[in-house]
Amino acid sequence: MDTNAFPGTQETLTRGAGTLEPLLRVDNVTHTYGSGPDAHTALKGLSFEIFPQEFVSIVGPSGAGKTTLLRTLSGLLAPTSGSVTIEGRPVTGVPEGMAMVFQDYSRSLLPWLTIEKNVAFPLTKDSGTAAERRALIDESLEVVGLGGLNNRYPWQLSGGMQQRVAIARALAYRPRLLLMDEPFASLDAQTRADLEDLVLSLRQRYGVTVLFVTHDIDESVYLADRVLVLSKAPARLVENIEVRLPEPRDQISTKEDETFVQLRGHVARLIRSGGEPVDAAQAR
Ligand SMILES: Nc1ncnc2c1ncn2[C@@H]1O[C@H](COP(=O)(O)OP(=O)(O)OP(=O)(O)O)[C@@H](O)[C@H]1O
Repeated sequence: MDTNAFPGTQETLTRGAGTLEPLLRVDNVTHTYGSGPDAHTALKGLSFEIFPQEFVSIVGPSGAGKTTLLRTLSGLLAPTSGSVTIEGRPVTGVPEGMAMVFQDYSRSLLPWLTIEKNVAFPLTKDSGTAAERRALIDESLEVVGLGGLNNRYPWQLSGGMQQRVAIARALAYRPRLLLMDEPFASLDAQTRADLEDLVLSLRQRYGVTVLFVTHDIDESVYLADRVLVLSKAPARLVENIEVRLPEPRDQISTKEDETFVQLRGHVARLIRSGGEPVDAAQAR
């Protein structure tokens, strides 16, 4: 299998000859909640880099520390040790140019605001003149397939449409880095597939860098250029897997591709082993 594996190491992952500057660098990050006998280490010595315009999935066992990791990347949680930098600058608060989309769209949208006011919410005068902001809102709603629904309220939309609004809101901000935390986990299979393809098309259109946390192994491989597999808690990096599948991806033919089938099996075994080398776990 054509993977770039670093089993059991905490080395920084680099791409190619390392000539490209990373957008995001996570360097030896550890996070421990609490102290004394109640202390719980969620992340342990994590290091990796994400390069501009990459689409990187993160998978790992339940409770591994994926949300903790996203919180440290978005400046909501200071790591106990190690550092996170974006474009070389340390992350100390929510970084400029970063947007997040969460699983729970019903809590991330404001029910008393119309769709367009929800999308406008994070925009400030720095996003342009009133006319430019208006254009950003309209274009964002258009590209997620909600053009013309500006004056509806979130509660008048299906779950999939509400998540489209959350994506439009992130896009209107024109982020350089989009963090997505299991964004499609509560949607039915068909809606999920539609939104996966929507995210791929938006990534293509806007060149945004995406870090996508998911429990779904097929989704992690289908969407990404690379999959980072985390161990069970405390989360370490188990493997960095390059996904070399034909573009554009297609929900049927990509998933029939022999490489896809092998990669999904490989990721599943890694997760089942909890981060131990797959051969050792299989031997039991
Ligand atoms: N505020 C907190 N205080 C103490 N422990 C916490 C806190 N938040 C998370 N944890 C613990 O840290 C570990 C990692 O949690 P986290 O939510 O990051 O995992 P996850 O991989 O996102 O989980 P899941 O796959 O179930 O979504 C868990 O054991 C969790 O109980």
